Amino acid sequence: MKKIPGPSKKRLFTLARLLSQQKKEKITSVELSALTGWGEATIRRDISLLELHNGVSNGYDVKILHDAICSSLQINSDQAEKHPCCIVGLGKLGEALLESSVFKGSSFELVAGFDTNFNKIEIMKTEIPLFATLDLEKKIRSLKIEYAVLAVPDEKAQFMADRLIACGIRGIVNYTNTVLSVPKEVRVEHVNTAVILTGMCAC
Ligand SMILES: NC(=O)c1ccc[n+]([C@@H]2O[C@H](COP(=O)([O-])OP(=O)(O)OC[C@H]3O[C@@H](n4cnc5c(N)ncnc54)[C@H](O)[C@@H]3O)[C@@H](O)[C@H]2O)c1
Repeated sequence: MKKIPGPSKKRLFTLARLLSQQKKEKITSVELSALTGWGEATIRRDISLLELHNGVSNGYDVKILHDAICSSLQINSDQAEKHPCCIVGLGKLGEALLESSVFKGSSFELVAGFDTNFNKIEIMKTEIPLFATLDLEKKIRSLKIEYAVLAVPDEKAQFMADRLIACGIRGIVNYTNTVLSVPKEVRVEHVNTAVILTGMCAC
């Protein structure tokens, strides 16, 4: 199997998500370009990295393409089998993520939110179970949580990441400004709007 470069991987993850929302059976690279804003050549090149055995006449078969992406990137295409995840830090950002539909249609299920502030946990109205961070280790294990979204104050980020990792968490989406130090078997994605914008205007 061809090695898929990082930027192509990211685009293919997005494509898989968009394809899972499609109602039609076939989709062309022109339509994919309109959906994503990426050039047709880029889309075709990314797709050429997959092991697609079927011909492409009048567009790609949506299901075949979706399954090929999932199989090449080893992501779970079975929506019934979800990876449990949690949000740690339920301030402005954490609460917005909790209330958003960010996990909808994905193979991830938000099963818990954690915060140090007991009042917040009691007052917040949400269908997602909320817990004090005192119970973090117990709940991560009992709910079999695999991934965490980190939205705590910057100075608490490494400490909370260490606690999550000690519980066996597989990956962290880090929204804080702290660059985390993690063991090599744990995946971390840093999401920092300023850094992303800087990358956009850098040549
Ligand atoms: N990635 C971005 O573009 C972006 C944008 C805004 C904020 N941020 C970062 O996201 C983080 C959260 O920002 P915010 O505006 O939501 O902050 P906030 O102050 O509104 O919320 C922080 C929350 O974390 C809780 N908390 C404190 N210590 C904790 C701990 N040890 N464990 C669990 N919860 C704890 C607090 O009680 C509070 O509810 C900050 O690090 C901020 O710098 C990133």
